[in-house]
Amino acid sequence: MRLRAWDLAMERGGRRLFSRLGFEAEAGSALIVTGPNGSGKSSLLRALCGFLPLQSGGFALDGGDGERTLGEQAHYLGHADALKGALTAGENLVFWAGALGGEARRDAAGAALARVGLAHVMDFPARALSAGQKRRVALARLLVARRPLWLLDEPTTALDAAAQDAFAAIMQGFMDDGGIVVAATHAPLGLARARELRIGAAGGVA
Ligand SMILES: Nc1ncnc2c1ncn2[C@@H]1O[C@H](COP(=O)(O)OP(=O)(O)OP(=O)(O)O)[C@@H](O)[C@H]1O
Repeated sequence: MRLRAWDLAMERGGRRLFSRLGFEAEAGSALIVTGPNGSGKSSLLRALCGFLPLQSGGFALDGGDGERTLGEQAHYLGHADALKGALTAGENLVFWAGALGGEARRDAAGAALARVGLAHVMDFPARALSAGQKRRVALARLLVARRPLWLLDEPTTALDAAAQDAFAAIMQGFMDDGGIVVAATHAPLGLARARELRIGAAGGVA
């Protein structure tokens, strides 16, 4: 499987963010999108999901499911944790598993929480969690349904050093399994087989 994008151009608010941007990411690899504030990293991820339009160019997941859009084959994790505060951490994950095509079961939610080191908050209301715990529950969403592409916007925000290391291991395991990670970040993610795509600078990688 391979993610391929060509000749991408994007505008927001009447301003050109980037043009003639191209890249490829093979199964088992990561593409780290870097660039200054406002350069269009989040916009690029949202365009890949189909949430925002491109002015030109296109993208494809070669070897993916031809019946589904790229957004339907990807997990998108934005800046917001997307948790319902009145539901428990476990209930949030059961909800997301159902919405994302995974198994909407309490034991699967518990297993995902355990992988982010939060088995003990299963029955806590999400609103009672700390910022870093909320982020880790949001990251556990990646684990409740299998999708071959992870589009991650600043995934390690609010994580302490140990949680960053644990999440790096989760991403590496996903890549070892053939997954593709595209992550916008200002912080190093500690991944092997990662290439950088810098925007706000000339060109792209291919
Ligand atoms: N809803 C919107 N309407 C118009 N312009 C927008 C909108 N949202 C974002 N922008 C603009 O698009 C540009 C790119 O924003 P984007 O969030 O993609 O940048 P970024 O590289 O992810 O930045 P950061 O590193 O600060 O997260 C910015 O100039 C921003 O002001």
